[in-house]
Amino acid sequence: MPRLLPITLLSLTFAYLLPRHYPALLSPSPAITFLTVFLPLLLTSALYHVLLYPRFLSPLRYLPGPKPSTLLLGEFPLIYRLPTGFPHITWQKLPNDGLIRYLGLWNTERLFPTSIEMLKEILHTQADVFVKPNTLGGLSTILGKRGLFFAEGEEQKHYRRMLLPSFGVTHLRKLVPVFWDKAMEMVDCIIREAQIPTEDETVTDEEREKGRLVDISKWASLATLDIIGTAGFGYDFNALKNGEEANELSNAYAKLLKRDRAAMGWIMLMMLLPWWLAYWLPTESARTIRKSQKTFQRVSTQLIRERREKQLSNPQSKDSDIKDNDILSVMLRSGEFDTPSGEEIARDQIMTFLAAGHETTATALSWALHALTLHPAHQSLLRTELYTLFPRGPPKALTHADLTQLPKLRNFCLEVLRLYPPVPLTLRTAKRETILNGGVRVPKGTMVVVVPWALHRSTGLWGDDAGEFRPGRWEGYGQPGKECTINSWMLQTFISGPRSCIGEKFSLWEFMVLVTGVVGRVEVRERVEGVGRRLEEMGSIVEIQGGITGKPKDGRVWVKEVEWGSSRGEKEE
Ligand code: HEM
Repeated sequence: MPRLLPITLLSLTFAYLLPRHYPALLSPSPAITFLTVFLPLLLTSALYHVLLYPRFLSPLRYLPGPKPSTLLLGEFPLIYRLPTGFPHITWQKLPNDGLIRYLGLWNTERLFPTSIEMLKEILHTQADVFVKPNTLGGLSTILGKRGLFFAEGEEQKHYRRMLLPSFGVTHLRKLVPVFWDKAMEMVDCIIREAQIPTEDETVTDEEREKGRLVDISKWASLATLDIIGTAGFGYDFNALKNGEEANELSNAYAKLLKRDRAAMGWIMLMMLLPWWLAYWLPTESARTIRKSQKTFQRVSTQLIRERREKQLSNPQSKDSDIKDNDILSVMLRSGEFDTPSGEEIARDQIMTFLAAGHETTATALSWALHALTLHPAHQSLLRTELYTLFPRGPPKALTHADLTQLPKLRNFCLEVLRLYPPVPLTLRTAKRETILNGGVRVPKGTMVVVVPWALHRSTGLWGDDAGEFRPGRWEGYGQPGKECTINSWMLQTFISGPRSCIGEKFSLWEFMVLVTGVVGRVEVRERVEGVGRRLEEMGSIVEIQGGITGKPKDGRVWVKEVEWGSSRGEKEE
């Protein structure tokens, strides 16, 4: 991309100086002088960066990759047309040594690591070189600019150390019953919506047998918002109770995640302009972002102040066992956020956890339902396993020890997270020039694209059945003394290395509990057919709603309540 800022500054300087020193040479109008200098400079710079450099000069031009399909836009049209991560599934099949190079918008170079060795180098050994790029800046409006997600270097390490008590196994074990309470509340809501009005004569027998169409994605989103509120900040947003419309947080997130034409157009603009310029545009999408950001900031600040007031009004009171080490307590206890500017950082941290910790797990649950509808035999297996452990009905409180007694559930959830990673792709940029793969010179500023969606479908990494849904592959995984061919670097759902997801265990257990609640009490069947363009040839039979997370566009599935203890079919596919 041409460097707009230096070109503009240079042109402005010329526009100011030239007419003074050479009045006869150039137009006395500063605007015309500016354009006379600016346009040729812009054109030359564009020619160099868009055409000359990537094709004839870049040290990366010898790496394997797709043949450029456009002159100026690289592979961008394909990337824009297909769901996130899909083009990479094809590209990774090209013979390569762990690195694929392709061109993005305006022929900017992208490196796509395809081997475990290369992932280790980028995400671990050289994690301090490959940092989060500025292009992610737009996300900071939702995720909190000064939160853990955007922190770098020592600051990021410091925050992570500080927050460890909230994400340690001892504390997380105590959260499993909290997850369970919310899972039960969520399933109550789903069942209420799924109850067929028996008097309704318009319901056909076939439909009666199927149950009722329910948008479970919506309930999943509300449940995970309530969970992060209760488990992370000791505050129940009551999103499930009040519904999406009435809850200001879930309402703001829902509006943000909407992908209509206007929103997509605005996202295009975000790619073409600096994000802060797009942020201030007088468009509906930009206004929604600004309004939602204000809501997130206000609610987060309110959480901090309410907890502080409670502590001040009764300093002797001992918090509950869970609140004692929740995210908010751990932060406030550190004393680092006591100043007004400190409060703003604490607010950003809360925004980070609200956003990073809620839609991601809800997306995982949406995919789990998709898998359950596609593989009814697995659904029966999970139900049988659960009913065998709890023959007399759903337990009052589900514990972590119970979860360890449900290996089929764990394998199913891991397989969902493998085949349908909620974050399909993430980015890094080289902070300085470096060497990869023992000899590839990577210039400063090169963008690296880590694509779990494609990597998890790589036959080179996962074997010939990479594209198949087979929970059995996880048998023995992470269990000492048992054999399993999968190693932790193969699963990039949470990204490996020092910038991995701090909430990995939190979300895995939360996800397992939510799936348990669903399969124990309802049967889900085929999702809505014929919604938009199918992507069968790319290994998907649903249309995917893109964005930071990628999930089935239509969250509705047929739902029918089942009697606890009844089970059908037990054969694994
Ligand atoms: C299935 C659910 C989840 C998935 C798939 C997921 C995925 C990810 C991924 C891929 C990253 C790395 C992003 C990058 O480096 O570009 C990440 C980072 C992060 N996640 Fe998650 N996440 C999930 C749930 C959660 C939960 C429940 C929480 C909090 C309670 C959380 C908090 C965070 C934070 C704070 C970071 C930034 C960590 C750092 O940079 O040090 N995530 N997550």
